[in-house]
Amino acid sequence: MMGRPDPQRRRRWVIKVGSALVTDNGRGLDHHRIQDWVRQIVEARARGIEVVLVSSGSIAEGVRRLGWDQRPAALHQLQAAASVGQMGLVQAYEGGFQRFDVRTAQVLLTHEDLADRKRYLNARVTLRALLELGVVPVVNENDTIATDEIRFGDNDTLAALVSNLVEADELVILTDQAGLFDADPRANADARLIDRAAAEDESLERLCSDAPGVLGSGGMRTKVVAARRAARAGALTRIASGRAADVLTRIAAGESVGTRLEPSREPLVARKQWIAGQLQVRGRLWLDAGAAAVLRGHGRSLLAVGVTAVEGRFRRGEMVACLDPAGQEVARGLVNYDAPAARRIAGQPSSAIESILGYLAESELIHRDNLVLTDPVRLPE
Ligand SMILES: Nc1ncnc2c1ncn2[C@@H]1O[C@H](COP(=O)(O)OP(=O)(O)O)[C@@H](O)[C@H]1O
Ligand SMILES: N[C@@H](CCC(=O)OP(=O)(O)O)C(=O)O
Repeated sequence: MMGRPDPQRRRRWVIKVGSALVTDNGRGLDHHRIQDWVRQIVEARARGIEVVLVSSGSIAEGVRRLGWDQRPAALHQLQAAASVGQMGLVQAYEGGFQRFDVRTAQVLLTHEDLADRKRYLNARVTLRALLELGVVPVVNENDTIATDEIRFGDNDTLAALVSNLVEADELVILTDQAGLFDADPRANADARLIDRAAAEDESLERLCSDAPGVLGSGGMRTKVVAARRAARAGALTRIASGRAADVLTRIAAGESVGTRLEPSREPLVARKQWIAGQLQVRGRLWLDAGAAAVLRGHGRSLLAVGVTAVEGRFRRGEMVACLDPAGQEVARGLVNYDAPAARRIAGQPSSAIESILGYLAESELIHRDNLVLTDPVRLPE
């Protein structure tokens, strides 16, 4: 496993708990269990582990508080339920940690907060300040204002991005199963637990059935993808049952619990982690074979001369995918020209850009500092 560079640094965990667990399968906030995790988090902190908690459950709890018999489909109703349920979540964690004299902070994030570089850096500074102050940040998606296009949609993805944000060593995903199995244990009684695997192993996704539980929104697949995302920043992911006795305490003590998904490659530098964490791709650049090979083999910048076609509507600075002639994604990056300009300079040498456009923003279409190779992690559209 690749370690983080500074062994003297304090250990830092992001712990994510799923809806079914937090709300006792939708019956209502499981105060007993929440208090038990709180106790274990306090114990982990006493061992020198800083903790950021990402808790789902606002929608499930809101649905219950509003007396609805099932999760609604309409976004505005989900948003309303989330805002009702979030009150309960915050109250439960605040009350739980208060018993141990530990402060908590509510942090609600949207995808846009993390897509915008300035807001991303802001969120990073704030979360780090909270950790330095000994506070436990309790994070959730800001469901009330997030619309469909700008949602993380599931908290596994959010937790992975938060673990990149705070440079966590470990992402602990607590769910309603003992870990990742070689088949969905809900449908296969003889499914076997996988105790460790490489986080970058794409074949793990094939083990996951598509259906999440009734209350969860991501299922096991988003946890496996989250592990890949977290690995890009060097973090280990552990998937374990939130119902197992002393699960966090045992992990903190070094016991093997659940499934360990280990990063096996060097972490990306911080800026590239942010680029890799971008969830929305605004356009596609088709490359010729030479440009695709140069990007793959040498991590060079993308020049307009290697681009054969431009698809989509994007502005300067937005994320585009780069495809090889067979349509296979090679890389993603932040583009230096908007879509109309990119179309005009595609296939042209950099020396011609100024005369074609009347200005020269940059000589590269995507600078290598803003480019992240897609393999081995294939990010979802
Ligand atoms: N290979 C697998 N191993 C374990 N669980 C799986 C697998 N494939 C699908 N699942 C399902 O994923 C569910 C957990 O996802 P989800 O309900 O979204 O949980 P959470 O609310 O904790 O995020 C499990 O209950 C299980 O039925
Ligand atoms: N923000 C939503 C998250 C929903 C979600 O991702 O649920 P889960 O798959 O149980 O982690 C909520 O709090 O209900």
